[in-house]
Amino acid sequence: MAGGKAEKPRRRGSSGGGGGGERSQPYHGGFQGGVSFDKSKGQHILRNPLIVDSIVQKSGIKPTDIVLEIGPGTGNLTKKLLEAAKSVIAVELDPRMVLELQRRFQGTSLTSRLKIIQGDILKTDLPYFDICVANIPYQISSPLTFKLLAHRPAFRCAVIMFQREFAMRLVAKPSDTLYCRLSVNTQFLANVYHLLKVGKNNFRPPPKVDSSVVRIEPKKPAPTISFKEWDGLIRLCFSRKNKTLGSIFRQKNVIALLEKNYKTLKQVQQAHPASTEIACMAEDVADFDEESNMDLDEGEEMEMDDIDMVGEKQENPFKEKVMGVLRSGDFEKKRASKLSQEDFFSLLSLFNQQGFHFC
Ligand SMILES: C[S@@+](CC[C@H](N)C(=O)[O-])C[C@H]1O[C@@H](n2cnc3c(N)ncnc32)[C@H](O)[C@@H]1O
Repeated sequence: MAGGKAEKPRRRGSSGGGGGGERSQPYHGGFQGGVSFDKSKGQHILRNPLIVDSIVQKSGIKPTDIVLEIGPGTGNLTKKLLEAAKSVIAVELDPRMVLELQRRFQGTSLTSRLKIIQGDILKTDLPYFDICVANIPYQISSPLTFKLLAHRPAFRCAVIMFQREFAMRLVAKPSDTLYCRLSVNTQFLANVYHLLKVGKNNFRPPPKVDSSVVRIEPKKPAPTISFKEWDGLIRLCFSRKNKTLGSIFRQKNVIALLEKNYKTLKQVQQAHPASTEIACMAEDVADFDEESNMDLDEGEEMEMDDIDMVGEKQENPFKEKVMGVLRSGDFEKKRASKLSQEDFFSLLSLFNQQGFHFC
């Protein structure tokens, strides 16, 4: 994992960070160029020009590239992107920032290569772009990452500033403390690299947390496994992070869910003998919800109740089949926090071969 530490700013409000760029504008508290910053919109303006330069340089922008910038704010990064790329499409939520941006580039040679879209990036149909470069509001990190990864045609790379912990979760490897469902799902769809640590004092106003710049390169070709099917398995495996897979898959509600999906598939296959899988669309990547935990009730952790009405043991054939799948791959005693992408591929394939599906 790379991770050079960005240099500290030489002085507060040095050009490119504090000023509007073309015009020298002093910093006042939470203002720049007369625009007050709205923390609820994640408006933490990058004020260190060395970091702006470093982000642009690490993006590897070609003069023929169309760049998507999310949340251009007052345009410090936008200016450098315009100088490096063929054109920049900037999507900004705050109309005041849009005005500031228009004002900043008006009458300059860069203006013809800048297209500004006012709106919420999460609700905007993404245009074609080669590279995405952005210092984003951190509250949209997860839905934005998966919206980008669902976009077609796939872009070359995205270089994005995230909250440090989110960034470390994106790049975490098996056995790392922060390794989680987000790590596995992102690395299923993309190669992810940590590029740069950025301290909170490089922003105005400073956020409460440190940040990191990450490079995301969508895998080409994209995986052929349905993302919804993959994520169904992964969220189940991480639903009880410190439990073994045997313990997770023995739960009554998990067996019930797998049994329901199994029977649905059988019915579909009987009605349409040519179909071998439940239809799961790749576009479901965009629906990724980091917090959701399948259809499991958080409170319910009971294991399968094997006692029947008269008090005798009664084996559920589905439970035995599910446990058989885990044992066949030596997964029963393993924990999700230690499994690699290859392990999860192999686990999913073993389940699917036995007719078990996760969406
Ligand atoms: C962290 S600031 C970055 C500003 C500028 N790019 C910089 O680096 O200094 C985030 C910007 O994203 C904008 N923003 C917030 N939510 C947004 C959304 N859902 N869609 C598009 N832009 C958004 C904010 O108004 C703000 O200008």
